[in-house]
Amino acid sequence: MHPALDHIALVVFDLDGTLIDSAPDLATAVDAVLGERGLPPAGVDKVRDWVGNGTHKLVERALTDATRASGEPASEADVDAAHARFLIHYGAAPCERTLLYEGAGELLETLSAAGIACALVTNKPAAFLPPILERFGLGDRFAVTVGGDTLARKKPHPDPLLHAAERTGISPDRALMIGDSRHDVAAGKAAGFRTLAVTYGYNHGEPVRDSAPDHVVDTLAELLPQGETLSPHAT
Ligand SMILES: O=C(O)COP(=O)(O)O
Ligand SMILES: [Mg+2]
Repeated sequence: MHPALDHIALVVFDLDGTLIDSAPDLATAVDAVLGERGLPPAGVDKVRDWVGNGTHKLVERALTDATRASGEPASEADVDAAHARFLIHYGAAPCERTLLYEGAGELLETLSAAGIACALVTNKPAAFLPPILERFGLGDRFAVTVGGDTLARKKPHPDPLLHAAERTGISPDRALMIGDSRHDVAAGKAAGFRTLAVTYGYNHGEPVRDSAPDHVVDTLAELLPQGETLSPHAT
């Protein structure tokens, strides 16, 4: 099996940019909000670089970018109001064009068959998780799910990862964080987890290798056993 999984009893997954390519639906909702304000659409390429610090930050980045030309920066109240509209638009259509990445479903299935606990720690608001996970048949795959608004602090703070470790009763030194952004790597390191970064996701336009994760893969399929099965985890 892949060395990143040696002695690992808990794998914590990031969601956006790691398990699902959600940028198209996020962009649709962002562009709807901008359109309501008479601002030009941002488009999926910009939105991809703005994901990772939660939806409030995503909307703030979109408004800042769209109003830059006018020289009038968006106020905090403006961002709050725009975010409230974003939640309505995104909530109405969270998985129209969102896709599960290659190897994601198979990896989750393989890990659970091997007795390795899986958790989900995302900065996306928790309310969006059930419909998205159901859509991809992943509703039962995670022992713990933590959204960006579940706890007081979100990634890159280690709290949500430590919460997952505590809830599953697994020590951080037997836990692996898999994510696409520097926030996942930073949170993983701060929590005392091993870290693995995927190169295909969203990382503000920077190579995620720059964050020095312990392992890097180009696809989750690389973590699947090649011609062998993962041995069931022994406690
Ligand atoms: O920023 C977000 O809304 C979600 O991002 P994450 O799933 O990559 O943590
Ligand atoms: Mg991510």
